[in-house]
Amino acid sequence: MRTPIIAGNWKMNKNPKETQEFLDGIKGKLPESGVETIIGAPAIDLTTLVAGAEGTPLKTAAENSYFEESGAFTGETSPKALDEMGIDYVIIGHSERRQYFGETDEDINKKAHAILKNNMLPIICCGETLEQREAGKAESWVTGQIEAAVKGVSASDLAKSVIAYEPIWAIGTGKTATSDQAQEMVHVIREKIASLYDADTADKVRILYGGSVKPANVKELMSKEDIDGGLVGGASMEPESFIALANFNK
Ligand SMILES: O=C(CO)COP(=O)(O)O
Repeated sequence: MRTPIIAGNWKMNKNPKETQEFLDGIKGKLPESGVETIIGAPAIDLTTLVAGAEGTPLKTAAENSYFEESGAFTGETSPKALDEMGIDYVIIGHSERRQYFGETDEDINKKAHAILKNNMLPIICCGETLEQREAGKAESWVTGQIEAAVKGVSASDLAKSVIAYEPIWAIGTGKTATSDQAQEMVHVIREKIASLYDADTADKVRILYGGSVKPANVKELMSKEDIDGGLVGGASMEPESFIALANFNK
């Protein structure tokens, strides 16, 4: 039985003060069990986020990490330091990082290894463009991204990790993939994991859908067999909306 996840990705939004306001707003309102809730915040907000999440069910995520632990890498964030400060997850391979910061499949794979080595879990993002979907290439593209990202990752580590399928055409556009489209691709990803690893690993790994998830459509998406949760941008920013998402099954 896979525990569902509602994960927010704030992207480059909110400062520490706004982070604290959000934490005050959700206080005591997240489910204690049955759903795992995560907020991914900018690096500058993580100290506030970790302090505020302590003693609550909320888990924390960084939106990026470098694959080296220390050294002359100006401006980068160390996975070792993220672990030491108490971060639980790191989002890697988001389409915005691939598109604007030139992150490659190889970088993402190195980051997955570095995150796991440092006692955190990766949330590995994948997804196709509208052009790729229309050309009938979405499945081969997405499964290729996954195969590259998990190269050399052990079955036991992958079983604990999280994958997020985020079709690029549905991110921030208000255009959600239909629940059937999302289920179809998430199922293809699970089958790919079964072929790369085994049925047990594929059954354990949690696969989220992301792209215009909101309180109004979360229930329908979550009703699908293979969809284990949502990676949510815009609708994770306000306490009321995040609380509603986290309580989708009530
Ligand atoms: O990119 C996303 C989450 O990582 C999705 O963003 P939106 O929920 O704003 O479409």
